[in-house]
Amino acid sequence: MDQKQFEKIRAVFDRSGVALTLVDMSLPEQPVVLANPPFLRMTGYTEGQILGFNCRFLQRGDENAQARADIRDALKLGRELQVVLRNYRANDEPFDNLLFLHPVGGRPDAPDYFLGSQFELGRSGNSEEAAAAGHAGALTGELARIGTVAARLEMDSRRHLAQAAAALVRAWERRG
Ligand SMILES: Cc1cc2nc3c(=O)[nH]c(=O)nc-3n(C[C@H](O)[C@H](O)[C@H](O)COP(=O)(O)O)c2cc1C
Ligand SMILES: [Ca+2]
Ligand SMILES: [Mg+2]
Repeated sequence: MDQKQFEKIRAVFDRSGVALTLVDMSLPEQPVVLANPPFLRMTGYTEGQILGFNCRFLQRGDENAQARADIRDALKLGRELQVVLRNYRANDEPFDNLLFLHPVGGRPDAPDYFLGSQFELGRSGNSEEAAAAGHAGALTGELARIGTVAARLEMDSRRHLAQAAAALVRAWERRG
């Protein structure tokens, strides 16, 4: 990916109302190279504390074994994924994170980057599904601005992501 495209992504990140992270897939540690203000507010970290680290710094212990296996598969195959993880803020407060992952740049099976968007579950009362679908819609707009979703597919993608997010919210609400 050239510098111009990277700067375009940075501009989208800086203006977005949803939490966004960009991870460099060319490095073995898969470190965060961009994190925007909503992500920093959600997690309580400063940019300087997290740039260069793998996003698993948000996890503790072995709570997310299945989700992590699913993520590793998606990253290996260059595929998008929506998944729920137990995460912890810098002050150790736990929260449930509905994470959206999307390949960005490079070849379809070997993307240069992955974009992550984090939606905090449990803050929207009985409209959690609608809030997650709204997040998915805003995220689709950002992906279209970056060029990851083709303009002609934006509506389809928005519907697809909103449905996936709503299904995960329903499963999360039924959790034991
Ligand atoms: C772009 C991107 C964003 C991610 N965001 C989060 C996150 O917000 N919370 C989290 O627990 N893991 C997140 N991850 C997943 C971890 O970085 C890691 O891939 C996952 O834990 C599986 O690998 P591991 O089993 O080696 O830890 C993200 C991954 C990528 C590529
Ligand atoms: Ca930044
Ligand atoms: Mg871990």
